[in-house]
Amino acid sequence: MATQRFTKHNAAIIQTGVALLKARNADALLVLLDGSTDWKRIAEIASEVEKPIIVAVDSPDDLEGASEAGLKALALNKEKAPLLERLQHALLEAAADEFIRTNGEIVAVYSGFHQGRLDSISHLQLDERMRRLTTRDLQMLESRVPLPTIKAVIDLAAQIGREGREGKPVGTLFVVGDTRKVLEHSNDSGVDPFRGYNRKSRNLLDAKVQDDAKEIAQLDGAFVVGSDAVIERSRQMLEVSHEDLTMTKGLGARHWAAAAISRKTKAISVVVSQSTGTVRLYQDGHLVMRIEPMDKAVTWQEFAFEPPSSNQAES
Ligand SMILES: Nc1ncnc2c1ncn2[C@@H]1O[C@H](COP(=O)(O)OP(=O)(O)OP(=O)(O)O)[C@@H](O)[C@H]1O
Repeated sequence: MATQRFTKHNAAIIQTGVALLKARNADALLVLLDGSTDWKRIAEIASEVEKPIIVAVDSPDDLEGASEAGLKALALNKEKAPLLERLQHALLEAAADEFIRTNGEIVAVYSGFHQGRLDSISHLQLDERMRRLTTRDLQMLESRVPLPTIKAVIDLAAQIGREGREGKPVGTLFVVGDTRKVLEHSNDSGVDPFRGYNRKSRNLLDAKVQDDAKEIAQLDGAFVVGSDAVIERSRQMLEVSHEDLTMTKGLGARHWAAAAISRKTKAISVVVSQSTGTVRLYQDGHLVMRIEPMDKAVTWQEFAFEPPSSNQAES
């Protein structure tokens, strides 16, 4: 369990965050921490404002007592991720949990320079960062698959695209939602390592299961994932006709299969290219999102700051 000492200094920074929250009449204060702290003291400092005070740490264990103190608690599961990624993820999680509006104004307090020492305050206009990501893209996808599931899969796919496995690039495919129909078009390509495991041990919201999936991603075939983020099957070869589909030149069988299954069913395909690490999302046979394999923090931001052109063609 990680802790972050509630020093006078940290208290003063949070106080300043609260003052900025008031001065700007912002919607919420986000305190990004490196571990558990004195939640009651944070609640006391913020007691003069009736706005959500969101506390985000990496592990759910470190949040014990936070909700009881009247704070909105978020577990990020992003221990080794760079600051910007954690911050961006916290904002997305806060929006997904409806602690904040996707076009709200947030004051964020965090350790920008030294771990364990709150030293930075940002005032963020969320519509600039998140409107496209949540309202247009993610909400469009959410009509098919719940936001936490699709975010977990996108995050995992982006990680696989960025890191590969043991220095080698890895490509893979997740077909999310409409499982029953998807399975009508798929066949085992080998022994499914997830077969026989209980649902909890196949749930992609769990960090350990994400690790297992990274390992299995190196093998042939696709993951078939339910709306609840549970892997129903892995190592599936999809058999769907891709007549009439249009795709960018240079994309191979995996991408065609991804687009085709998304047209044939209500599933969303999330595909990682082995050759480039790029993550592409297909819905109804069309490319709806593309994430380049640069630093993930930058990726989410670019993604939000630079919407793809309206015809969604690849460039
Ligand atoms: N129909 C399919 N269903 C599931 N997986 C598939 C299917 N077709 C190909 N794959 C997987 O994709 C892998 C790579 O195929 P290919 O190189 O043609 O894909 P690609 O779209 O060019 O992707 P990448 O950019 O990753 O190379 C195959 O080894 C296989 O594991």
